[in-house]
Parts: sequence; structure tokens; C-alpha cells
Amino acid sequence: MNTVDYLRISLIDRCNFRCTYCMPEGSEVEYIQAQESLTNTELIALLKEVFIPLGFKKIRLTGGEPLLRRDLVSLVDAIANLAGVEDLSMTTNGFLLNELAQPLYDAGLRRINISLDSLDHNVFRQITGRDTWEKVWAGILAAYEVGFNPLKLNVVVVPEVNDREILDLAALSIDRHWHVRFIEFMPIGNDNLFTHKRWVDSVTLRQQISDRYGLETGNCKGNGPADIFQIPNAKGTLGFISQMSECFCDHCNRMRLSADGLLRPCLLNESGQIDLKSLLRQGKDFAELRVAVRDLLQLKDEINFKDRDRGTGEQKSYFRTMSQIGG
Ligand SMILES: Nc1nc2c(ncn2[C@@H]2O[C@H](COP(=O)(O)OP(=O)(O)OP(=O)(O)O)[C@@H](O)[C@H]2O)c(=O)[nH]1
Ligand SMILES: C[S@@+](CC[C@H](N)C(=O)[O-])C[C@H]1O[C@@H](n2cnc3c(N)ncnc32)[C@H](O)[C@@H]1O
Ligand code: SF4
Ligand code: SF4
Repeated sequence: MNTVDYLRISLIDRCNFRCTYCMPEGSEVEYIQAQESLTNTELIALLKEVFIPLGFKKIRLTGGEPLLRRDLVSLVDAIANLAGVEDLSMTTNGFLLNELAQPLYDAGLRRINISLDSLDHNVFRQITGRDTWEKVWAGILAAYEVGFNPLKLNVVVVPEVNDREILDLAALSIDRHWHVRFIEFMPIGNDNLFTHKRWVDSVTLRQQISDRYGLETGNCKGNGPADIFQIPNAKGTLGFISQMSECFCDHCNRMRLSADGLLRPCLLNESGQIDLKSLLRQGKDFAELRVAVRDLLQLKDEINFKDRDRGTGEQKSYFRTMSQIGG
């Protein structure tokens, strides 16, 4: 069994963007009611009494858009100060980062992954449904100035939408310590867009980049499945997250906790989930919760998604989508 020590926590299922590959305008998402969300106190108790004792050491905060979570800074402060948390990070769309970069850094967050799918304002608007490129860019610069390191930029590559920009996006890694990651588009969030054009594989992207700039293997701190390369002499690196063309499930090291307390062993398989919030609110003690999570850890290898669409298979339909699970 793999060591599973990475917990991705979705802090909120709402988002201020409507990315076409994730939560397209008009998509019918059933939002979690406020009273169904784990409170900061419940979340901290679960980490302290259940997850950390079971060996989870790496925490990523995501969403929806995590910067929309009320009391975010105090939550980050509390998690950063928990004994046993060795790595705390966040994935965000960056819209509120200009205001929040400094307070989050002061609270103890040290690394951050920011979505930036395009350098072209029109394409950015087409993808995110928002005319907010400048504000996101300001957020990225603010995070860089404050000292987030590594600072990663996540690009979901959508054929005929932003794939023309691969070289320009890759070039962001040359002069600054920015780590640009290209993510293969997964069939979860917007089946229509996926069916229409499908995905671009990382090997093709690497070839394009290598032909233009050269490419060598690189190194960057992270807990995720990215393969790391580097343009020779660049300050930053390039990561490729190839969940469609490669299968990295055999060394999967993570579980996911939703904003309403569902613990999910695999992004792409809904089996085996445990409703930790309900168990907690029913008054189960932490020892019982630890046993439930430990049992799920034992089952994880069986649940891990193995039947991925390599470009020929059937699509699956999911009860929860990316913005609810947290990516
Ligand atoms: N299929 C699959 N995709 C994943 C998994 N983890 C990350 N991804 C993909 O990679 C995207 C970006 O992940 P991030 O939120 O930046 O986190 P990460 O890559 O684990 O972060 P680092 O710790 O910095 O390496 C996700 O939205 C997914 O599309 C995984 O376990 N399975
Ligand atoms: C669900 S978002 C949540 C965090 C934050 N709102 C953001 O966009 O960074 C987390 C990650 O999921 C990625 N993502 C969303 N839908 C995807 C899809 N269909 N295929 C691949 N990645 C996807 C996003 O690009 C982002 O990097
Ligand atoms: S990818 Fe992130 S920013 Fe875009 S809609 Fe999904 S949750 Fe929101
Ligand atoms: S698809 Fe599931 S098992 Fe595979 S790497 Fe992602 S979370 Fe892990």
C-alpha cells in the first residue's frame, strides 16, 4: 500500500469564476448550505485528532475558490501551527490574492498554486467567464513579491482555446522563479467541451517547448503528480500533469475532504466516501473516526481509479464535479 499522507481540503464549493472546463456558466451545481459546511473548529479538530495521527502531513487548501472562505486567514494560521503539518499549500484562481497574499503569508502559508490559463485577456475571459485578467495578474505579482515559494501557475490546456499559447506561458518560467504547469483536461466539469475537442497530451506539449527553447529535467517542491522539466538556464520549471495520457494512480498519495466533510479516496471514483461531518455531529468520538478513516485507507488501493479514458473509452458521469471536490 502506498503511503497516503496528502489531504486536499475543499474549503468552499462556490466560486467567483465560471471556467469552461470546470463550472461553465449555467451549470447546475447544488451548493452546500452554510450549516452543512465544516466549521473552522470542526476542521481543525478533524486534522488534529484524526488525520495527523493517521500520518497525514501535507495539506492543500482548495475549492471552489478558497479565497472566498470566511475567516480564511485565521484558519490558515491555525492549520499552519498544528504540530505534524509539514507542508501547507493552496490552489486558487488568484482573483483576491492582491489583497490576501500578505495576510496569508503572515498566517503561515508559504506556497501557492494559481490558475492562469491564458495571457490573452480575451481568451482568459472566454475560459473563465470573467474579464479579470489584470486583477489575477496583480494577485500573482503580489504573491511573488510577498515571497511565496514555490509559486506555481496552473494551465489547463484546452484544444483550440489556449493551446496556441503554450510557448508564451512556458516562457513565464524563464526570468522569474515561476513554475508553470500544464494540466491535461479531464472529462469532469464540462462533458460538452470535452467531447468536442478532447485533450492535448503532455508529450506533444513537451515536444513543442523543446523544439523552441530546449528542455531538460527539473526539480521543484511538490506533492502532486507533475513531471518536472526546465528550459535550460530558466529560473523556474515546467510541470506536466498527465492524468489522461499516463496513469499515476499506482503511486497515489492523497485523499480529499469536501467542504461538507465527505472524505473521498479518489478524485475520479466516488466509492467508499465517509461522511465525517455527520459522524462528528452525531457525537462519535475521535477514536471511532480514526478507525473509519484507517479502514478506508486500507481500501484505497482497490478504489483508486484505474479505468481512465485514454482517448477511446466511455466517459463517466459524476455526482460531484471538480469545483465541489477541489481538483
Ligand atoms: N487525476 C488526478 N489529477 C490530479 C491529482 N492531483 C492533482 N491532479 C490534477 O492536477 C491539478 C492541479 O493540482 P494542484 O491543486 O495544483 O495540486 P498538486 O499538483 O498536487 O500540487 P503540488 O503539491 O504543488 O505538486 C488538479 O486540479 C488536477 O487536475 C490526482 O490525484 N488525480
Ligand atoms: C477546481 S480548482 C479549485 C481551486 C481554484 N478555484 C483554482 O481554479 O485554482 C483546482 C484545479 O482544478 C483544475 N481543473 C478544474 N477542472 C478541470 C478539468 N476538467 N480538467 C483538469 N483540471 C481541471 C483547475 O485548473 C485548478 O488548477
Ligand atoms: S477551476 Fe477554479 S476558478 Fe475555475 S471555475 Fe473551477 S473552481 Fe472556479
Ligand atoms: S485518479 Fe484517483 S487514484 Fe488516480 S491519482 Fe487521482 S486521486 Fe489518485
